[in-house]
Amino acid sequence: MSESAVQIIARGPRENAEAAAAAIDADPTLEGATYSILEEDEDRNIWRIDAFPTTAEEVEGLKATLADYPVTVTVEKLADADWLAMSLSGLPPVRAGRFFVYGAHDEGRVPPNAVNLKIDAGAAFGTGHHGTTVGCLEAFDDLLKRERFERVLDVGCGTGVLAIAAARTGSRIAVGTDIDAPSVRIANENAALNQAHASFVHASGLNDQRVRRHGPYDLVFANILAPPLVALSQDIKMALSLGGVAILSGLLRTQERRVTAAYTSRGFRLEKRIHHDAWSALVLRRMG
Ligand SMILES: C[S@@+](CC[C@H](N)C(=O)[O-])C[C@H]1O[C@@H](n2cnc3c(N)ncnc32)[C@H](O)[C@@H]1O
Repeated sequence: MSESAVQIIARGPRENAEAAAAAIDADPTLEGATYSILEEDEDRNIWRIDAFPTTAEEVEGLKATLADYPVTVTVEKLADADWLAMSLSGLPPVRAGRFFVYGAHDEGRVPPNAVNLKIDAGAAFGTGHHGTTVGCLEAFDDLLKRERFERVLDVGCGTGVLAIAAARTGSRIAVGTDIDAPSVRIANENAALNQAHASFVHASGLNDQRVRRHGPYDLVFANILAPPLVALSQDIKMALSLGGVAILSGLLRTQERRVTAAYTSRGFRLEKRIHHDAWSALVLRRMG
């Protein structure tokens, strides 16, 4: 994730928020900008837009568009610095269900009865040590006891660990995407390192042609922050086949209700929650 990633929040009465959202939709220069709109406080009629620009032009474009409407706009930096700090090499290997995630320094210690994933993190997130990654791998391991997933998409791939885990357990298509170009390069290197048939593309959101052409997917991983998980709920739904599964993480336990509501209101059923420390991973199935 880029160090300068920001979230733009606009609050106001429903009619103002909806008019501002319509203006974002109508602006061709903001076509790729991801945002969500939801009711924050029913009693006070406060609606809220959360926008997640991925370029400086989108930041300026969103600010300029929102300034034309009677809404209160704030810009917050997305907390990603801690995540990158987790990507240190030299960490011990991690076991999550059938998966064993290890670095180059543990080459000689891989167990014979696991799906071994050798992950070099470099500047990308995803050594397998973070509670969110472990939660996703455990959720996937559990699903694999009963189901097969032919087509898998990994939104916010980081090192590529999740899509590589899918490719190594029989998924025919394993595609990953990240807004961070160095992560995509590292993920492709890790795919080669693991002889995994997984490919990764640098893209913002799920509307990229290279992502869409392999869909609909049977399983979508998205280990990103809670606000983009909410903002991407419709795109993730459309990327999934009926009956397909979303494994979502990157959210705190305290954010579970908000993320779950965004998906259940779109026809998903919550099947499982996995907790590690303060972090949560959700398994949601598209029912409608
Ligand atoms: C917590 S890391 C997850 C990495 C890996 N999937 C894992 O589970 O270990 C989140 C990744 O999502 C990327 N990201 C954040 N928001 C995104 C978005 N809207 N679209 C695509 N990637 C995003 C970040 O650049 C970062 O690499």
